[in-house]
Amino acid sequence: MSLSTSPVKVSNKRKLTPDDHVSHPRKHLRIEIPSTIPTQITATPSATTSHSSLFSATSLFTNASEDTTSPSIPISRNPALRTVPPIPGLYFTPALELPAELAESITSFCMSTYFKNPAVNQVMLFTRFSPKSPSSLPPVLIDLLNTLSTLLKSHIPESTHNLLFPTTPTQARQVILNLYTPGEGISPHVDLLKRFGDGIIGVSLGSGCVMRFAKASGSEIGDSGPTRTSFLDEPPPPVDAPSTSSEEAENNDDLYDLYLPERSILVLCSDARYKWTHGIEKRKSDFVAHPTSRSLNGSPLSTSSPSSGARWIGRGTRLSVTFRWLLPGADIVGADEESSSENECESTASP
Ligand SMILES: O=C(O)CCC(=O)C(=O)O
Ligand SMILES: [Fe+2]
Repeated sequence: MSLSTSPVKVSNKRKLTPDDHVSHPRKHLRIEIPSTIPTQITATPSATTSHSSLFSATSLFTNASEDTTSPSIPISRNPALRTVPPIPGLYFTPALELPAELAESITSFCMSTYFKNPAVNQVMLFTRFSPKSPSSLPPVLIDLLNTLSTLLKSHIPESTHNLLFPTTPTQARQVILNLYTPGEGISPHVDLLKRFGDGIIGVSLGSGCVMRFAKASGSEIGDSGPTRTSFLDEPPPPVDAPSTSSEEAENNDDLYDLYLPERSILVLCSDARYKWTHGIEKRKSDFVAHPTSRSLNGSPLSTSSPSSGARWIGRGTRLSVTFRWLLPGADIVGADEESSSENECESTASP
């Protein structure tokens, strides 16, 4: 199917509920941004579960709660990092956050435009690329891109900044919006190799969560064709079992958990994009290292153990906005690929 002939695509896949204990694909809404906006959306998905009870009149998202006690799962696991792990091409600066006002505008716009129907929890926006008439994104997402460009300028290498924000773009962008209720996650995966280029930016809105990075094996990083979805077909781990990040992760430089707070910005390039998987465990709360205390001269104060001062942080509803480059020809999507979700999210009632 060519995206140019089908501006809106909604799959028939079932919407998840936080109480599901099995893995299901996410419900997609696929939208091509025409050269003029606003876009008309005419999706009529059939599922009936609702996110709306999570939203109050004054705030779109419930606040994630910080708690130092475990929600009854005494797992001896290392807390997630608050600072970037040593993965080449992974950029994350804890102090760098989007302005609250912009975050609120994006959230309100996306919720009222794309996620009005509670059955939809994933939306893809595609710009077209033509040097003569490049199509654009909704203004609030253009604002987001401009703000990201300014904020990231002094935090990533110049070559990476040029890759993400070229003066004269030569590729179309795809924006994927994922809405997660507490308990939902996304399977470990490498973003599709044949569809997306290098240079991915991810923004977390509404709630933080832990993202897990794991070194991909050689066979997993090959690009075996258009239906390839990398890691998405793996069965989910048992709901309450300690995951591989516990003892195994100690002294393990193949796996890292990183806490992405609300309004944080993540960049994946080179190795981080191609040689490591990223995913979000289906949990309702995350075990996270204490924010590192800093001495007066700015150097981190040492702590007695990795878990010292760590805390459980409850997840609220999270909206992620991910920008990727569409590779040439990636706007032609095969029918078989349509049926295999490119990003399957999982949902359980586990914490
Ligand atoms: O929600 C996120 O931050 C990650 C989304 C993601 O990895 C994807 O859509 O490929
Ligand atoms: Fe991804």
